Parts: sequence; C-alpha cells; structure tokens
Amino acid sequence: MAGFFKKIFSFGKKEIVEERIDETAPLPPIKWDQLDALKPAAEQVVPEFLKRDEPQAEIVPTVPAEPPQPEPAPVEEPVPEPIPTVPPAPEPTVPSEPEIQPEPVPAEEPRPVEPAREPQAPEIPAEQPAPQETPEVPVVPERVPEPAPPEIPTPEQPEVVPVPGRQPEPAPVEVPTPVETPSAIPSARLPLDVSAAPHPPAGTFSPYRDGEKGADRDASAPPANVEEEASALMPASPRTSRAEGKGEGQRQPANDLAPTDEAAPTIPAPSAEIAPPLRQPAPVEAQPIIAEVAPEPQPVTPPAPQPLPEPKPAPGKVTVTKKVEQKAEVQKAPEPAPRRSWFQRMKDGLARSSRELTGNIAGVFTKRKLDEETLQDLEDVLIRADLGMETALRVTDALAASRYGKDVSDTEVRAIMAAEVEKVLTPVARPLELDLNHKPHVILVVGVNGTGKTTTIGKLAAKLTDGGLSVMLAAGDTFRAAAIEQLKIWGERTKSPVISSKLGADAAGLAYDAFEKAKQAGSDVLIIDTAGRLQNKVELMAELEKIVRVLGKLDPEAPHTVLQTVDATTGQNALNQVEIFRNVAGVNGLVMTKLDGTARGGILVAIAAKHKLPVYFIGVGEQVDDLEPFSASEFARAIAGVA
Ligand SMILES: Nc1nc2c(ncn2[C@@H]2O[C@H](COP(=O)(O)OP(=O)(O)OP(=O)(O)O)[C@@H](O)[C@H]2O)c(=O)[nH]1
Repeated sequence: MAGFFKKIFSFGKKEIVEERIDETAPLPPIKWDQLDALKPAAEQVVPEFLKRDEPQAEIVPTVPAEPPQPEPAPVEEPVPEPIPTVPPAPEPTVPSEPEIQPEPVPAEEPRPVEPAREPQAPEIPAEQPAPQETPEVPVVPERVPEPAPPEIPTPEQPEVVPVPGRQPEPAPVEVPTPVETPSAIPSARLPLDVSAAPHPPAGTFSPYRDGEKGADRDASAPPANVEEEASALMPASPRTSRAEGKGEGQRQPANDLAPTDEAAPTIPAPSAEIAPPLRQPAPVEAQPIIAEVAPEPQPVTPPAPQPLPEPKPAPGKVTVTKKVEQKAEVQKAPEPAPRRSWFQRMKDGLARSSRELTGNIAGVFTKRKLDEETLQDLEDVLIRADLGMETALRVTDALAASRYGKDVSDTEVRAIMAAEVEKVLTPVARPLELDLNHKPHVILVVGVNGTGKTTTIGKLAAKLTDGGLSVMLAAGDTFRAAAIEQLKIWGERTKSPVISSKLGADAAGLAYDAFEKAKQAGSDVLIIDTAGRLQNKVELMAELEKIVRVLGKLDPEAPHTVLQTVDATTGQNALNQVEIFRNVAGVNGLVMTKLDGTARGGILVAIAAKHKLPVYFIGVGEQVDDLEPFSASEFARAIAGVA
C-alpha cells in the first residue's frame, strides 16, 4: 500500500502519506469499514471532478505522458488511508476537519497534520503546508526554503499536485500556465485550482489557510502561498475576485473586472476546463482570501497606467500653440520691414554697373596725373560701361578742362562723371503726364518681347488705380496665350478690367474694341499691350501701324502716350530698338526695365543722349512697386558711385 501511495502521490506530500501509513499501521482494520462508508461520499465528490476532468480530458492528452493515469484505481485506496489517520475525530466528516485537528497536533506530531492537509487541500497545502511539514520530512525542509518568496512561481505547480486523479493532467498544464503570463493564469488556474480545491478542500481550504496565515504561514512564506491561494481562489469566484484579487490580476484586472461580468459567459465557453472551476470555486468563496491579497496588489495596480493621466500636464503645453502664433506674427513682420527705400533699391540695382565703372576708373587714376593717356583710358572705361561716346566725351572734356596736368583721384573723376551724366539725363527725366480730357487717356505699350511690357503695364496700372484712376487693360499681344493670362492676373491684382480676344486674333481690332469699351465705361486710362516680335520686323511694324491707325478713328490724338520698354540688360542693342519703335509706333516715352542686377545700366544714358526721349520710369524688380519715376540726379549718383 505504501508503495502504491507513493506512486499515486508523486509529489512530496504523497511521500509523507506513506510515513503516516507507517504510523497509523495499527489502525487500518477499523478504518477500512469506515472508509467504505466514506468512499461513496468521496466517490460522489470525485465523480464530479472526473466529470470536470473529462472535459479537461482535452488537456489530458498533453499530460498523457504522465504515468499516474494508470494509477487512478489505486487512488481509492489512498483515500481511506488518510482517513484512518483522521479517525480520531470525524471519519465520516470530510477529511478536511480531521486535517485541521492534526494541525494542533503537529506540535506533537506534525506528520498526522500533513496527511490531513493533503487530502483536503492537496493543491494549496502542498505548497504552503509544505513548510510546516519540513520538520518531519527531509523533502519538506527543501520546501521550507522554497516558501521563501522566490518560489512564488513554483506554488502554482503544487496546485496541480492536489487532486490525485488530476495530478497527471493539471500538473504539466498548470506549471506552464503560471509561468506564461498572468493574464492567462486566471483561466489556466481556474481549472487547475478547481480540480485541486474542488471537493473536500474547497470548504476547508479557505478557513484552513486563514488559520495558517495567522499561525504558520504568516511567519514563513505567506506571501507566496497567499498569492497562490488567491490564484487558486480566483477561479472559484472569477466574477469579482479576480479583478480585485491578485497583484498579477490587477494589471489585467482592470480589464478583467469589466470583462469578467461580461466574460463570465465567455470564459466557460472557451473550454470545459473553465466551467468546472466556476461551479465549485464559487461556493468555496475564497473571496475573503482574495480580499487579503487584493490590498497587496493594489499598490501594484496604480503603477503605470494612472501616471499616464498625470502627463496630461503635457496638454498644458497649450503654450505651444501660443508660440506658433507668435511665429506666425514674426513671419509677417519681416516682410514689410526689409523694404528698402527707392533710392537704395536703385543704388543696389545699379551696384554692378557702378562697381565695374568706378573700379575701372580707380585703376586709371591711381596716383597718376591727368594727361592725354589717362583721358583716353577714362574714355574707354566710360564707353565700355555703355554710357555712350557722347557722354564719355562730355566727361573727359569736363575733367580735362579743370584738372588737366594735375593729380586726380578716382573720387574726383567719379564726381565729375556724375555731374555730366546728370546733365545728360535731366532733360529726359520727366514725369508721365496724362490728359484726362481724353476719356480714356490711351497708353500704347510697345517693345521687344521680354523687355517687360506686360509687367510694366501691371505696375503702372497699380500706380494709377492707387491714385484713384479707373483703368482698363487690353491684351493686344494676341500671339501669346501666356501674355494674355499674365495681363489678366495683373488686371485682378489692380482690379482693372481686361479686354482680350482669341489667340491669334487681330490686335488692331482688339485695340479698337477695347477703346470703345473704355469709353463706354468711362475709364480714365486704357493701357494696351502689344506683341514685340522683332524677328518679323515687317509684320510687327504693320501691326503696330494698324493699331495706331484704328485708334485714331475713335480719337485722332490716340494713342496719347506710346511707351517703349527697354531692357537695360540689352546693352547697345537697346539703341536700335528705340530707333525702330520710335519710327513705327511713334514712341514718345521710355521705361528702362531690369536696371536691377545689370552691369550695363549706362545704356540709359546713351539712349537719353541719342534719342532724347522722356524716361518716365525705371524698373528695378519684378514686384508691383518696383517701378519708380526716373530721377536724373539719383541715377547719375548711383551709377557713378557717389553717395
Ligand atoms: N528683374 C527684373 N525683371 C523684370 C522687370 N520687368 C520685367 N521683368 C521680368 O521680365 C520678364 C518679361 O517680362 P514681360 O512683362 O513678360 O515682358 P514682355 O515684354 O511683356 O514679354 P512678351 O509678353 O513676351 O512680349 C518677366 O519675367 C518679368 O517678371 C524688372 O524691372 N526687373
């Protein structure tokens, strides 16, 4: 029999049972009878487990390797044996009570106590009681050290041990489950615990443990046992206990709590394993124990999740939005601030022209007396700067007249040059005058493609509309769709209506229609854009002549102003362009464009000296306000490098 029990209880407790048998050897005969009576009860209880186990049989397959399965039959025998030990008090009563009694005895005879525990709470007792048994069994002492907190994980294994029949099945299963994860623990433990605590132990375990806590366990390894118990109990009342219970559960509990109620149905569904635990464990009402455990885990629960809300102060960073707003404001500020004065912009625009010119002048007059050679060198420098022969001679003559044979510095030379250039430009530097007796005053803008006609029209329209004049625009460059669209954009910017036609339409016809519409609209000014296809000089000239002729039908004096845009970067070729358009279209005024960033700004002086046409504006950029009235003195000083 002893050997048989050993086989049955592969775990430490079983061995202990054998020893008890030895001690109780004398009693066997009497107890057998009683045992028979008891067997039915136990069997009745057992069958439930078996039923439960049957569903768990699914799990069994994993366990099959265990040998205990074949032993189930002998299991019956061991049951009676423990009873004999118990006989003293209540044989019929559940072994749990006799077990408890032995506890007091343990002081004298710890062995009897152990056997009692084994039958009752084989699962839990195996873990916790083990330390108590330590005195008797050498194996137990090993557990005693185990009870130490580190073994907390191990306690789960003991859960498997409890039920003999189940031992094989749960043992393997349970061990892994606890190790796996706390979340899985509840489900895995539930079946296991149920099997362990279910029958006799269920009712006894909770009280028994309580007593232990106060007496034994509290001193030695209560925490591990408690947790184990809690885990075992958890299954009993998974509904609420789990959520409140284990520290492990706490992490999940939040989830478990809500879900438990809802999941309650789901839990059983997943596997028959869960169902059994729910039945028995619930009555077991290990809840009290769980409540005890709960406090411990609670400290654990608050851990990380709650602190998260604390970071909410981050939202306090609302200040970030303010910073963003400030940035936006800052971005707005810089735009207007950098705006330079007109003269500064013109000076900067002519910087390249000025630097080249003044640098060359300095090279000629560094520590040299003014003589014919130096005068010739200066003349060459001025000509290369596009000022023109006429202006160059004016400068050299003026310099020679006052400084010939004397030491001359480049500064003196530049000053004389500025004065002479101004003299050349002053006659042409005239403001644009509009005769509003004409309704509208018609401005025809001509020039070679790309010289800045359309851009200049837009800039001028802006000035006029800003001055309160009503302006109408006519897209007379019917050969380029882009030119039409560009003019429309300017019209939108300046709120000036734009008259346009299909691509390739007759430019003269468009000009005529626009003139009529401007009259009808009572516009103060009509600005007509034109094509500048200089490569086909004949057609271009014919078209321009036609436009002028057509406009004259509506007003003999129209067009009242013919502006030609001259690209300063063109250099000497600009002189020829002005010659052509002056003869064909009757240009009576100039707008020098692109003076910004060119080293050939001197051409303006040459054009002015040769054609003596009014220069109304100069363009020093692509922006709407980069068109300024021409100032002879400013231009002269700027290009001469004289502040
Ligand atoms: N830097 C600078 N660019 C300018 C100036 N005036 C015009 N531009 C640029 O020169 C280019 C040609 O200008 P447009 O107004 O299209 O010249 P356009 O004579 O009408 O040309 P077409 O439409 O082909 O006849 C555009 O990129 C303008 O932005 C200026 O004074 N300075």
